[in-house]
Amino acid sequence: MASFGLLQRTAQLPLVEERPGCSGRCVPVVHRYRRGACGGLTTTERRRGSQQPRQAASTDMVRFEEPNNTRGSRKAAAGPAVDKVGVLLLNLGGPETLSDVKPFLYNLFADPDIIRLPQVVQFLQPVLAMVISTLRAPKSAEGYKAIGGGSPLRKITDEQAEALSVALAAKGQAANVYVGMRYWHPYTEEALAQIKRDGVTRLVILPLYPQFSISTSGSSLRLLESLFKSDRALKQLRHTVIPSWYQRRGYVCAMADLIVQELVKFDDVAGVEVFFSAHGVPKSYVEEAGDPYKEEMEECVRLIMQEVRQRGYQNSHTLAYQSRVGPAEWLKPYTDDSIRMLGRTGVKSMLAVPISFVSEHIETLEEIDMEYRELAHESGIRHWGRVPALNTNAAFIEDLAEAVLEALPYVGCLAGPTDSLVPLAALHPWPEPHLLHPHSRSHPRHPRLHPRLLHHPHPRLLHHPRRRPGGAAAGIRSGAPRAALAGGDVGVGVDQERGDVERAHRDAGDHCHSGAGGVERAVHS
Ligand SMILES: C=CC1=C(C)c2cc3[nH]c(cc4nc(cc5[nH]c(cc1n2)c(C)c5CCC(=O)O)C(CCC(=O)O)=C4C)c(C)c3C=C
Ligand SMILES: [Fe+2]
Repeated sequence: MASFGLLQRTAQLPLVEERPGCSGRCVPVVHRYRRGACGGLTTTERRRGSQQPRQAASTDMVRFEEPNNTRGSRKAAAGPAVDKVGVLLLNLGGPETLSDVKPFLYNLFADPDIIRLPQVVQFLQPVLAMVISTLRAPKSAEGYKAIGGGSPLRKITDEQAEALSVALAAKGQAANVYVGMRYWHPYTEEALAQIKRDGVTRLVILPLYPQFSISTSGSSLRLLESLFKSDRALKQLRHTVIPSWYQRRGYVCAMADLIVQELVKFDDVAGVEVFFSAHGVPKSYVEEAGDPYKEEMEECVRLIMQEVRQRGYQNSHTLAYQSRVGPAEWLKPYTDDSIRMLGRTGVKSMLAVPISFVSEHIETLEEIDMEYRELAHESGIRHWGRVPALNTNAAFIEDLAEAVLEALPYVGCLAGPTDSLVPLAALHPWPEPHLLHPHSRSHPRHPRLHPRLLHHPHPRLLHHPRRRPGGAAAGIRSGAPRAALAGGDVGVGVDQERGDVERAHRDAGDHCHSGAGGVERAVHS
C-alpha cells in the first residue's frame, strides 16, 4: 500500500486520469475575478430575490411539512458565464421553531441511513418514522425549548457560508456558497435548484462534518447522488467532493487554539481532564457497515491533542460518545458513563470539547452545557468548562477556503467508470419501497447504488482490508479508489485518504497556520 503526499503535490504526478471531455480541464487553473465585480445584485438583494416558495425539485426524500420561503446561498457576484464556481455546504439542518420539531424528526427517522432496517422490512420505514418522531417529539421539543425555541444551526451555517465566500474572494476566487440541509430548510434540493438557476459550472461539495459517517455526510451524498442522476442539467455539472477533513492542519490547529484558550481559564490547569464528546452512532455502523467514523474520530482527537501538547499542555484526555438514540448499542464509552467514571477516579476539573460538529447546536447547548454539566457536578467534578464550537472562527474558515481552492483544480477531472457520488459499497442499496407520507406531494423513489459500487469498498476501508465485509482486499489496485468513487465527474476528495497523516502534518510544517496541508491522497499498490 503506497501513500502519496499532499493533494497539491499529487497535481504534479500522473494521478489524473485523462478522460474524454476532461482534456484541457485537468490543468489546475484558478480563474480569478473580483467579488462584486460583475453581476449587479448585492448579496442581500439576491438573497431577498430568491426567497421563493420551495420548488418542486426532484427528490427522493419525503417531506412532512409545508413549503417554506427559505433558502441559503451566500453569493459572490456572477463571474464570467464560462466559469462560475459554487461551493455547496452540506449540513444536517434543525427545527427553527417548536412546531418544526416533529416534522424535522420525521424527515430524520425516514432516512434509511439513520435507521438501517433489514431490507425485507424497509417498506415499514415511513410508519416507523412516524411512530418514533411522534414519541420523541416532546422530549426533543423540551431540549429545543431550553435553548431558545429552535436550532441555531441554520443561522450559523448561513454565517459560515457568508464567511467562506468572503475568505475565498480575499484569496482571489469568486464563488457562490450554498447551504443544503438534509432534514430541514434550506433543503439540499432547494440549494441545487438555486445552483442551476445561477448557472454554476464548477461545484465543490463540502460536508460540514469533519469526520465522515454514513449517517451524516454519507446520507447527504447519497441524496445528492440520486438528485444528480435524475436531473439532466446536474448530470452535466462538474463537481468534486471533500468527504472529510478532520486531519486538515488548519482545522486541527483551530481546535487546539480553542482548547488552550479554555484550559488556561482553570485554576489548576494541569489537572484538567480534556473531555472530547463526539456524537455517537450505532456500533453496527462501524463494525458491520464499515463506517470510518470511529477511526477518523480517534485520529482527529489524537492530532488535536498532539497539537495541544506541542503548546506545552500535557493534560490527560478522554474521548466518549453522546446523544444515543434507541435501544441498540452505540459507540462506547458513552459520555454519561465516562463522566461518572472520571468523577469516581477523582477528576475535579473537566473541559468538554464537542468534536463531531463545527456549529453550536442542541447537543452542545443543551446536552453538554446543561445535562452533562449537571451530571459532572453530581459526580464530584467541581470545575467545568466547555470549548465553543468553531462557528465562524477565522482560522477555521480560512482553512475551509484553502480546502476549496485545493479541490477546485480537480473538479471534473478524476472521473472513473462509475456514476456514483460516494462509494458506499459496504451498505445495502437503498430500499425500493416508496417512503410515502400521506402529506407528500411527490412519489419519492430511493435509488439503488450503481451495481459496480457493490464491488468497491469505501475508500478509507481500502487501507483496512481486515474491516471490509468479507475481509477481501484482492483486486484493489492503484486507481481503484477513484474508480470506486468518482461520480460522473466526481473525483477529488472522495478518495482523499487519511494515510500517513502525521507525515502530512510534518510536511506541512510544525506550526499551525502554515498554510494548506493535511489533505492527503492515497492510492494502493
Ligand atoms: C457528526 C454528527 C452527527 C452524527 C454522527 C449523527 C448521527 C445520528 N443522529 C441521530 C439522531 C438525532 N440527531 C439529532 C440531532 C442532531 N444530530 C446532529 C449530528 C449528528 N448526528 C446534530 C448536529 C443535531 C442537532 C441539530 C440541531 O437541531 O441543532 C436528533 C434531534 C435532536 C434530538 O432529539 O436529540 C436526533 C433524534 C441518529 C439516530 C444518528 C445515527 C444513526
Ligand atoms: Fe444526530
